[in-house]
Amino acid sequence: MSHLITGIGELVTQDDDDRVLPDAALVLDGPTIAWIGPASSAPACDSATDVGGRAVLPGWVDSHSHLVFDGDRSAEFAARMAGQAYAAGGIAVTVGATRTADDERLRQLVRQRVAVAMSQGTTTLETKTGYGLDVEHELRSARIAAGEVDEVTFLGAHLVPSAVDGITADDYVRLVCGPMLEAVRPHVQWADVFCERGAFTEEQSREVLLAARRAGLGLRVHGNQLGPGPGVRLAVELGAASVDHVNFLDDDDVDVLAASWSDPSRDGTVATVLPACDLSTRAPLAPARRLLDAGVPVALASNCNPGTSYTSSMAFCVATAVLQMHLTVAEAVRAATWGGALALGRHTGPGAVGSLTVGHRADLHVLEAPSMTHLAYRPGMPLTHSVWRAGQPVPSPIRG
Ligand SMILES: N=CN[C@@H](CCC(=O)O)C(=O)O
Ligand SMILES: [Zn+2]
Repeated sequence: MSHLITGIGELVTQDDDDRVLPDAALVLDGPTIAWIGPASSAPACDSATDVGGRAVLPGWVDSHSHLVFDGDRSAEFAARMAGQAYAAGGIAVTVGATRTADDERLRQLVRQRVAVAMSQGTTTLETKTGYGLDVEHELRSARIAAGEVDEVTFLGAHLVPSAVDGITADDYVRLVCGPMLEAVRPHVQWADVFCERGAFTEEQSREVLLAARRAGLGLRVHGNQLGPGPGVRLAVELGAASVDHVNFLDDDDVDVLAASWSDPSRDGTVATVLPACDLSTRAPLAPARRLLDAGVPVALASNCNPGTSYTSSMAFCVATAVLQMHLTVAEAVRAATWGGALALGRHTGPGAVGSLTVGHRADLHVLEAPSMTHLAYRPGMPLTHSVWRAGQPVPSPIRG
């Protein structure tokens, strides 16, 4: 069944030439984009939608979230706003609440969070385990996540649960690299490690990532969030697809990231910035402008989680990236679509996401505005008109 989309105010393709097309039309064939061109030469189709002069973008690709959790940390947030610093130890509070939830409750919580994200234009979602921290609960988180999102990341190495389980760091790293990794392996595509003071050292992080690589998983790293550190260099050394947070970078970190893209035959390491988290933890904003200027591909993600960033609004992230990180609107939208797809290795090939290209998945975000500029010009406004995922309209709006 072919479906024609007309009346497009601005078609933001994010294709190889980064085209923004006036007077364009789009044909969907089932779940796939079949044709893009001038509205005046659009082919006849089985059905049609006129979007009334609104802008059409690729759906957001949110490449970093932690949706498998229960519990509330608003008191920790309030304490932070009163001057307390964020520390990794807060993760243990969510671990306690998450372990207590039964499977059905946890699944419903994740499903509702995914629905809320989709109703705001997110059509591809990565989410992480990391609030289970023992074999039973990490496996449960991975299994539930795999039923609800596109990409699942094993983050057993989120925190040593010494306060919860009394386990030593060495014993915990052995558990993560052995039985835990083996248990979650069928449900996940990626492994991640929180390489930071208060979480995992460089050596522990390397051990976890090497074990994950041996198990055939792609690699991601939480790095340089709370201070300068080895996260970025480790991520590049081990060929991670992305290093996320990147608030505290020295010149060497930026050079190493840029150099990882110097061989055109293979992808390097994407820098994923998380502006909602930076605001919610009152951290220095990640230097997205500097990274782009140095030639490093940047992804923009929500980092939706109960501790540091309780939002799945990619529009909020885009507006913040423009207003406070000094990206242009086009750069921020690219980072939140194509950049996220690149960070997940889903930017190219049949069924690719993050750009409107023939053969890619038909994931559309129709704005309640004639151009993408409105995303930063009218921050915080409800600018999602409608969403299509794999050629199907997404029910909306859903509030959460
Ligand atoms: N930094 C590590 N993990 C999460 C926060 C987890 C939490 O505090 O619950 C993050 O990406 O910010
Ligand atoms: Zn995170």
